[in-house]
Amino acid sequence: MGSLPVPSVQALVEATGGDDVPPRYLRPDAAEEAVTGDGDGEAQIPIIDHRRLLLELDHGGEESARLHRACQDWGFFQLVNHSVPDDVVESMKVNIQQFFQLPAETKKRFAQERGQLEGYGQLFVVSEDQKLDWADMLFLYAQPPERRKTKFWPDQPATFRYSGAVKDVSDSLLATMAKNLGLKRETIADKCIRGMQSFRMNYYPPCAQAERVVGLSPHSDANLLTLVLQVNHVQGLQIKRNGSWLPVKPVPGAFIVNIGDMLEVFTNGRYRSIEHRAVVDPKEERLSVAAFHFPDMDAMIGPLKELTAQEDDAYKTLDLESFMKIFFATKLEGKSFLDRMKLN
Ligand SMILES: O=C(O)CCC(=O)C(=O)O
Ligand SMILES: [Fe+2]
Repeated sequence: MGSLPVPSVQALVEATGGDDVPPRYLRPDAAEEAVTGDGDGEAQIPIIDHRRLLLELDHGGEESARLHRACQDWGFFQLVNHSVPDDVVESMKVNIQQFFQLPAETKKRFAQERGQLEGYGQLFVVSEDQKLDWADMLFLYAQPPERRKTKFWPDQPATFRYSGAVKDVSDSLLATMAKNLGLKRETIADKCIRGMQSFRMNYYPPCAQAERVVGLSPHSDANLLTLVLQVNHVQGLQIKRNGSWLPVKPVPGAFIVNIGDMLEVFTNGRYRSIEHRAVVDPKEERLSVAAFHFPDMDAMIGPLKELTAQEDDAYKTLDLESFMKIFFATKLEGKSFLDRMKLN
């Protein structure tokens, strides 16, 4: 595993003012793809109320039904009134902003080591001639706690509180989703008791030629469920919907939640992961924190047998480690990774 080392885009922008874009970052094809409006006035991803979901957890209800439709029809939604305390979210935001403000030399102390995913750098760079994303990132394992390599953590206590509180949200969403699929509440959550959680902290510097670069290549997430925190006011996330890119307009204080490939596999395709990407702003930096939730390290990733009593498995069954190895060894390219997990 691991990624080829690449220069820091933040350092590049600081050194050159960001007017010159090296050819490896130019993505003429991306500029030609259709975008649906600017997020204003267009159909937006559904908004789900976490407090209502928690009240309905035992018996189901209107909000749970709305969640089910959001998972089937969109694969993306915003979660408002969630249970992570404001001060925990705010300290996480401050933490990560401070990290990227550190001098380049200091950040290098957190750099990824050869063959490893964790640390400051980039992911999914597998060849020297591959196009590069206009971003830097910090990748960390946060759960289970013994997986944390604290030398990569810029400031620990705030992030640790955030980690646990966000995992609780993910577990509760998975519990409602299981019920919505006609399963026992614990069916999915039981596979996530020592579930893995990783963080990808994204830093997208501004780019004078923003239209010609991509902040994060089109991809679907490999995990079960992702909760993304928008750290500042700059918009940039877009999802693929009806063949074009729909900009997501974040609701202040909400998490943007999306279905990952492993949940598509577990549900034998009832819920699908959705392709998304991040674009960059011409003038302002943008930051986001994605929290990825996985099953336990020893879980098998395949269609849940409770759901396939009367239908064929549409995906292969693989252990988590093999699944991840394949995922991280390929460049990000839409849903091409999951296509290779399909049977027939
Ligand atoms: O920056 C964003 O809003 C999206 C981040 C994302 O998709 C990811 O880290 O997988
Ligand atoms: Fe993503």
